Amino acid sequence: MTAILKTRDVHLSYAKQEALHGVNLDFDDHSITALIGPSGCGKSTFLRCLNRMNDLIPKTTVTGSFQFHGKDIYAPTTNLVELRKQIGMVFQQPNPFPFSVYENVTYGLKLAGHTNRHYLDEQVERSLKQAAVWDETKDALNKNAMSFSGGQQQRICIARLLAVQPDIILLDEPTSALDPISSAQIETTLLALKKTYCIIIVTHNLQQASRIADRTAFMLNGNLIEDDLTSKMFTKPANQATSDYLNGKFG
Ligand SMILES: Nc1ncnc2c1ncn2[C@@H]1O[C@H](COP(=O)(O)OP(=O)(O)OP(=O)(O)O)[C@@H](O)[C@H]1O
Repeated sequence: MTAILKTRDVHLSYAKQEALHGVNLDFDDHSITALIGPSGCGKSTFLRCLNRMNDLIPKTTVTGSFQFHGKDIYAPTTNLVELRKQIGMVFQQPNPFPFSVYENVTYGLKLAGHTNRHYLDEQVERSLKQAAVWDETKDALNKNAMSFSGGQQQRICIARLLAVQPDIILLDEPTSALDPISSAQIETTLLALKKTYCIIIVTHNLQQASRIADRTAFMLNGNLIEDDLTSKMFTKPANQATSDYLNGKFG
């Protein structure tokens, strides 16, 4: 496995309150890493650091190293639009634009200057197929994306992100607003996508982490307690706090 993204000594403060206290974590290409831990432990905060979404929150300070393709994500020369294309994010609530499916999926491509209809059509089909929502949308590409079910909307959002060919996909509890069938469809989609992408998912659902993640990282109070192969962590965690969390003693 190759680490596509390496983070070292990550500290983040919201105003004067430090929420991450020196996290070191590597992420492999072609794999799924789950970030788990009790509410408020810093999972989403850490995830948002990875494509600088925390920059949008006033008075936030981030320090540490974030090496992506040999470059520091926080270098002053980083182009944030480009970064967020390469490291895209899917949120808890599906957030399609109030446009057609076709316009959603081609949005980033058009912003990048692509106008060739044949190329756009091809990318729409590829992205919707990769996101496993082509069969449900292929005859309704002009229909408003918001008129689809929550699970379909989430997969359209994944397709929108895939259209711009990212390297890394960040997902912040992408199934917590969905019913079990839609959640299972997203999990199947993610397992197929990991063949091509590096996937990092925040989840409260330990069964979900054990089903789909190659590696799992357990966080507590802004610290990374341990990260390991999911199979190892769920059977023989190295740390007592991890064991207690996995056994439902707190959370
Ligand atoms: N925008 C913000 N401004 C100030 N403090 C914040 C902000 N976002 C998060 N925090 C604080 O940072 C800490 C970590 O929060 P974060 O949302 O990252 O945790 P989490 O593990 O993702 O929690 P949850 O599982 O409930 O989403 C918490 O103490 C939280 O209150």
